[in-house]
Amino acid sequence: MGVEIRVEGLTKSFGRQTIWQDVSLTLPAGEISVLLGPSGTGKSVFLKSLVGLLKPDRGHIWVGDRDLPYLPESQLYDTRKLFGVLFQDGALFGSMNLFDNIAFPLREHTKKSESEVKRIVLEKMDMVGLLGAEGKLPGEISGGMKKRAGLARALVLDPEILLVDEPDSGLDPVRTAYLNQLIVDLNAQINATFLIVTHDINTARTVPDNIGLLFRRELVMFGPREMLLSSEEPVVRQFLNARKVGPIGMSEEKDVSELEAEAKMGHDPGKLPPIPPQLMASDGRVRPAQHAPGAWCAAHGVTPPPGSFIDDLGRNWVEEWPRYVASMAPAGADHVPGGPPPGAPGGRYPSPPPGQHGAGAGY
Ligand SMILES: Nc1ncnc2c1ncn2[C@@H]1O[C@H](COP(=O)(O)OP(=O)(O)OP(=O)(O)O)[C@@H](O)[C@H]1O
Repeated sequence: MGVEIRVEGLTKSFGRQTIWQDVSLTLPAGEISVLLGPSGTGKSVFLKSLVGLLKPDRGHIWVGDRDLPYLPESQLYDTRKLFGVLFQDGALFGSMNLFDNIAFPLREHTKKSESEVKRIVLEKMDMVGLLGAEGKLPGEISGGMKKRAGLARALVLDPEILLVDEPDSGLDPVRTAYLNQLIVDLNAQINATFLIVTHDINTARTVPDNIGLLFRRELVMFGPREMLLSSEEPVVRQFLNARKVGPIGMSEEKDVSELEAEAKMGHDPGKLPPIPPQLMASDGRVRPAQHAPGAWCAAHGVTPPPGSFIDDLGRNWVEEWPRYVASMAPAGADHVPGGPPPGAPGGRYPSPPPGQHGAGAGY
C-alpha cells in the first residue's frame, strides 16, 4: 500500500515571483490524485518540490514521519527512492536503448546482479506493454511509447509514490485514453499513491479519486473527484468544464471590468454536467483505494447533477455498484462464477478489501 503524503503550508518563490503559497493537502495512500491549473501556475514546480528536487521557502512535506524539505542529504536520498517520477518528455537518455534506460535506476541505486536487473526490467516493460522493444532507441519510437518507457523506468524501484507530469502532452486523444487506462491498471496492480499533473479535462473527470486546482498562486480546492465535479465554485466549475465564462482569462485571470461585462451580457456558467462514472481497471477489478460511486455525494448530502454516474449503456453505477461488488470472487479466487455483471468491464477481478465500498468509506 502506498504512503500518504501530507503537505502543510507549502510556499515556493523564485526571487520575487511567488509561484504558490500556503498550499496544504493530503494525498491519501494508494489513491490517484490529479493536479490541475492554468499554464504557469506551478504544477511542475509542485511535483519537483514533492520529490525534493526544489526546496520550498517554507512549509512541510510529510512522507510518513519524514519532513522532506528538512532532511539531511543522506535521508533525502533514501526517501527519494520511495518515488517514481515520469517527467513530461519521458527524460530518456537518447543514446541508450530502452532496456538500458529502464535499467538505469537499478544499476545506479542498487547492487542487483545483471540477471536480476534483466528480470525486473522485462517485468516492468511487460507491465507497460513494451516487451520486444528493448533494443529500440528513444529516437526510433513514438511519443506514446516514450511515455510508457518513462513509466517503466519510474516503476523499477517499486515506488510507493508515483508522480506523473502531463502524461497526455503531445499525445493524440486515443493514445491518451490508452495511457489513462494503463495508469489506472498500474494503480490497481501496485497500489502506490499517484499524483498526476494534467491539462486534459477528460482525464481529470474520469481517472482520479481526488482533484486539486491551482490558480492565482493558491490551491483553490483539493478533494474527492465528486466534490470538485459538483462544486459551484466559479474557478473550479469553469476549469473542470473547459468554459470561457468564469474568472480564468486568456492570460491568467480576468479583471473586474471583464467579469462585469460578462455578467451584463447575461453569460452564466450554465448547468453542471453529469459526473461521469470513474474509469475502472481493464480487468474489471476494484482498485483497493477506490471509492463507491456516489459515496462522497451521499455522505455530504450533495445531489449530483442529473445523469451522473450513468455509463454509455445507460446503467446507473450507484445502483449497480453493490451488485457488482457482491458478485466478486471470494478472497483468493481468480474467477467470478458466471462472470461479471452484464456489461461490466472485464471478466476477472479479485475481491476488494473490506471497508472500501460503503457510502462514505474513507471520507
Ligand atoms: N528553476 C526555475 N527558476 C525560475 N523560475 C522557474 C523555475 N522553474 C519554474 N519556474 C517558473 O515557475 C512558474 C511555474 O512553472 P511550472 O512549469 O511549474 O508551471 P506549470 O503549471 O507546470 O505550467 P504548464 O502547465 O504550462 O506546464 C513559471 O513562471 C516558470 O517560469
